[in-house]
Amino acid sequence: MTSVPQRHTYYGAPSSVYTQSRHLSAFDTSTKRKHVTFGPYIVGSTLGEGEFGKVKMGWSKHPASSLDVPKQVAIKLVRRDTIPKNSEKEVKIYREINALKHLTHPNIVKLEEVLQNSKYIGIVLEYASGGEFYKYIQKKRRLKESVACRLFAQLISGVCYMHSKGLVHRDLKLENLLLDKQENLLITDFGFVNEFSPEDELMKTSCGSPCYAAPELVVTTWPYQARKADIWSCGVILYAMLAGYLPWDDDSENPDGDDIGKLYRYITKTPLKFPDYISPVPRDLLRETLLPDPKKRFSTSQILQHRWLRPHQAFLSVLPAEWDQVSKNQDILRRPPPKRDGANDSRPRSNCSVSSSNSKNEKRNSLIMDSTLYSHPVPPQQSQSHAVATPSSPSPRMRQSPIKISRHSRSNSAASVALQAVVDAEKEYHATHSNPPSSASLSALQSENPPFSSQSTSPRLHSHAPRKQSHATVSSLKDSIIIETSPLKGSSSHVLSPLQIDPNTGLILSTKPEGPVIPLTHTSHKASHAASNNTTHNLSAHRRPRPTSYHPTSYTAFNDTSYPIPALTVPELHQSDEKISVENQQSLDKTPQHTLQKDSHRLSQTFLDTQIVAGDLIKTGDDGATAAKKIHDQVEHADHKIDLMRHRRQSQRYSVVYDKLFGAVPEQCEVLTDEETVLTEPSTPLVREMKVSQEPTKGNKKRFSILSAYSSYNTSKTSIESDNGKEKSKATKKSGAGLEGRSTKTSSRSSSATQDVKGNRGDSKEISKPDMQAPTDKESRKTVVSYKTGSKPEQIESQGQQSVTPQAVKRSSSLRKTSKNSTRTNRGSVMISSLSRLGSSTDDSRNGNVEARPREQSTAKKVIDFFKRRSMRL
Ligand SMILES: Nc1ncnc2c1ncn2[C@@H]1O[C@H](COP(=O)(O)OP(=O)(O)OP(=O)(O)O)[C@@H](O)[C@H]1O
Repeated sequence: MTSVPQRHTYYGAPSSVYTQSRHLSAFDTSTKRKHVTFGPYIVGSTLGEGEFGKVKMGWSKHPASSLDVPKQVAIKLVRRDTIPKNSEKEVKIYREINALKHLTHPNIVKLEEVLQNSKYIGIVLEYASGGEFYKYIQKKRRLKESVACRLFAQLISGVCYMHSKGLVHRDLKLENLLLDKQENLLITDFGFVNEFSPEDELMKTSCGSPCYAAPELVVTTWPYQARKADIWSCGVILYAMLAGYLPWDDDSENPDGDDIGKLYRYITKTPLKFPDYISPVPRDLLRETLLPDPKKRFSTSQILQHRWLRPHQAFLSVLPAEWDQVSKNQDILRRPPPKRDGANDSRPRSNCSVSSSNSKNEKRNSLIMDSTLYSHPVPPQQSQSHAVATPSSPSPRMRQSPIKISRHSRSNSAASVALQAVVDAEKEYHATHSNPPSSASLSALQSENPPFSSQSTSPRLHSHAPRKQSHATVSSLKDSIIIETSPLKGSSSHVLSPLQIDPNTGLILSTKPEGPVIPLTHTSHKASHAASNNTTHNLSAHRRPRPTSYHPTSYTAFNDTSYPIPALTVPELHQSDEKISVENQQSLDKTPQHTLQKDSHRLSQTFLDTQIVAGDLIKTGDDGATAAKKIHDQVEHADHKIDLMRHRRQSQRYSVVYDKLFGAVPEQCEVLTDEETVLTEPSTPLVREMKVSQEPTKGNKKRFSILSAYSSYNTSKTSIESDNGKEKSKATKKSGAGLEGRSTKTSSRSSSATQDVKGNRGDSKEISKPDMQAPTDKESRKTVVSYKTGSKPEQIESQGQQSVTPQAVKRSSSLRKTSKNSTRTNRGSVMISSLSRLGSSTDDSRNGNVEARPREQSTAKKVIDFFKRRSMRL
């Protein structure tokens, strides 16, 4: 079982970013969690649908830096169970992947990486936010010549680059061209890509779409020149750009369109017609590119030299090696991956297997390979998004770099920046070297119509590549990569061989096929043909409009079975299947487990924090009710206090309240009145609560907390007691005014008040007796509590030894408390009155029998008594 190499092309954000992200709000993280993810990407809406499945929008979950916006990508998701092993479909997928990883050109869609889990293979591509090119033309009806010229130059540049790498697209058509945000062209869909040998580029497998397919592919069974077939397709595309329609269509309006044979006979016999609005110069180019005879047809180099493309000569003169070099430099300029030790590596790793050029298990011929061929580690490009208008800030490293990287019109993709870099380098090269630039090059450099809508200054490269190019072999200077493609001979199949470069000279040492090369003899022509039929069937099921989509292989009389499909690489997908099936039991919706774990750990930090807080809140939810009740009680107690105070004052002021409740009360008994009113006045909170608790229907015995009742009681009592002293002194002061007269009234009132509890004793003096002391606090409390807790009146009865009504008990307890206090008050009051009486009685007793004392003493007697006492003293 082969081990699945860990994804290495993504280096994630520094841990600080994760730390910051933890501070995201709960809302952000919760929304994050809902996202469908695939590896390090959040999967968005469907961009389109092709033969292999849906292409989804994606965003990198972790931007390279906190300043970067998430990179947008297009993820072509291919269900693995729809790819039979060794099928044509499988080969097609891996053709595309293998081809794209070798191609770095601003007009070829960039392969970011390839991920896979148990269900899907995800081909992560550069996002072309400008949409499909054919729709662009449809919208504009036809393109202006200047626009068409720019875009055709881009197309030819990309095709030239591809051919220089020994690859032919074989399915170039409007539907396989996309636009980026700045309306630059992107060649995509490399499913029919193939390698060719410069010496023998003949191919026999016809593929592509009939309307774009060169006649030689359709009408003959002879091997065809692969590159010339691509050029024909480019001619058809150019015609469509300028005319707004295809030169030869297969639609029903064309009498020969529904019959491929007839169509191509028509094509070969009929000279090309042009609408009036196409000017002569592009007509000339079209005639040369759409020549039925491939030998007479223009080659790419001839097209590049055509005068119609002169405005873009500078761009077109950039060599493939220079594109590679610029791309490489661009990668170097990118921020290096942060070093992480295994334990502290917070970078989320995907269970999606990806190729890894750094992996020990690397197999360059693996079908699932690294998305790039860079010799340097390639972190995600910084802010490569085309869709986000806001330019991202350059990384600190980039700011430090003496080489200024500026935003290219095509966002800031490596290739796009490279484009301008090379143009500038070329300028510099020509300026400093003795070799004079070609007139074409000069004129191109002076062009005011660059092929890319660049709006910024270009980066400067310091490599000056010699402008020497052989067929499919590009050489550059020492610091440049020398690229040579391995030839394909006859039926022998090769993969693109990696370059053996002398580290000292930078020269290529050898080119040899590497790794296991399996000629796809297993894909016999029959199988291929069947597959093509299947493909055709599948294509017909495409949902997006495809005016010209079908494959000529199913229509041609192509019956050579001896010609094998040139091999690309060994499909290793199924080797890794087992591993993946064990490790990656996640579907698309379920992110690969490892990523999930890491991400969930990271996200869970946020969630954890949130949950901790939320947990506290939740926790306190139940306790909070109690706490809230306590607070409520406290507030109520405070209210109670206020009420007490208020009522006390009210009672002081309006003793009539007491009178109403307890009958006529002497106005002078303000102190007693005060206390009685407070504790017996039904509107007081305590009494209210007691009243509530008395309601049997509610049965809410717990509603009134014993503690709170007690504290209420105590509070009330305390407040009463504390106020008592003041009132007492006040009463004392007041009593000073009419002491004698009040004492009787007080006694009588006290007597009447105690009658309910102690019976009709009728003796005012007994109030001040010790046995008539008010119950202790404990007793009073007990009474209240027992009543509150539902004790029957009998209990209270037993305590009080009285048969009383609840009201009486209430009053009793209140009165008892009052009695205690009022005892003092009464006592004081009584004492004052008694003293006055006692004072007189003392005087009487001092004088002996008051009754025996003569009512009037004679003056003589008085004098005698005086002298008697005086003599006694003496
Ligand atoms: N890089 C991309 N950026 C934006 N959209 C894309 C990208 N790649 C593909 N699409 C969209 O997805 C659609 C299908 O893509 P594509 O043609 O590559 O899929 P396919 O499975 O290879 O289909 P076919 O081989 O039949 O063309 C395209 O028409 C386009 O709308």
